[in-house]
Amino acid sequence: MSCTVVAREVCKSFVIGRGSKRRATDVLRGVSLHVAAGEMVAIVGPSGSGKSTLLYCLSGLEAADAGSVEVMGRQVVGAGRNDLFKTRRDHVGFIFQSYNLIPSLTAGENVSLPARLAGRPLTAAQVREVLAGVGLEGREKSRPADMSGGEQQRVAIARALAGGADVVFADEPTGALDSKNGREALGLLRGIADDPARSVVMVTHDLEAASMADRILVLKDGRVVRELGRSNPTDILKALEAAR
Ligand SMILES: Nc1ncnc2c1ncn2[C@@H]1O[C@H](COP(=O)(O)OP(=O)(O)OP(=O)(O)O)[C@@H](O)[C@H]1O
Repeated sequence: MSCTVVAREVCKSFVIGRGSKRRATDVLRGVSLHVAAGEMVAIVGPSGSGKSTLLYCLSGLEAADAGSVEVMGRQVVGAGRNDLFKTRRDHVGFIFQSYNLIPSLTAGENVSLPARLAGRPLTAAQVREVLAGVGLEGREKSRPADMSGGEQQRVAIARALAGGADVVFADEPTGALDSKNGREALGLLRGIADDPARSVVMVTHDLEAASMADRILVLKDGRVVRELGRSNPTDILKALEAAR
């Protein structure tokens, strides 16, 4: 099996509080996981269990304290800034709950930015095509402020698609969307993982979203406590309740 992400014993703690109340809190306590090419993996778990922190550590947006994370065979933990930048630029897409579009750029410019940074500039026709693919035909000149939340999320997904990332990490991709837009965004993410060379790793509280994944990892207190194959929302809820 070819893996896009392999993590071993990933640990992360944060220092919280001030003065005499300053203390370290362990958020990830030895997480090991792998993601196969062509796979969509959902990470679920109670609030505060470390899901977003895990996603950030896997994608190199946050530095893990210990353990190892390989993305497309490149080590992320302890990598120098340059190597990390290249790994992220060449292999990783990230979809944030709050979209993180650049407000001064048009939708088309937002979509083409990662590819341009990676030295694989897109033609205007390619930008048009990828935006049309997420239902935003003819919107390349629109600015984020003139678009609805659902439209902005679709631009963010188009950006991840156009960047050609091998692994797309998505943090609560449906969190800010109504159910119709949420379903559409999930369909687009599912489409990425249906490419046998690419994968999606998604953190979600949305049971319908998790039920679209090939595998579901349940995180509790910074550890993976359960792993499910394709499951319906009821079974995922049962696994979550057992983890509480
Ligand atoms: N930068 C930070 N500094 C200090 N503590 C942090 C930081 N980031 C996260 N934490 C703490 O780590 C713990 C896990 O947070 P994280 O956001 O990873 O959890 P989560 O499972 O994604 O939660 P939620 O489902 O509520 O989004 C929380 O207690 C949070 O307060």
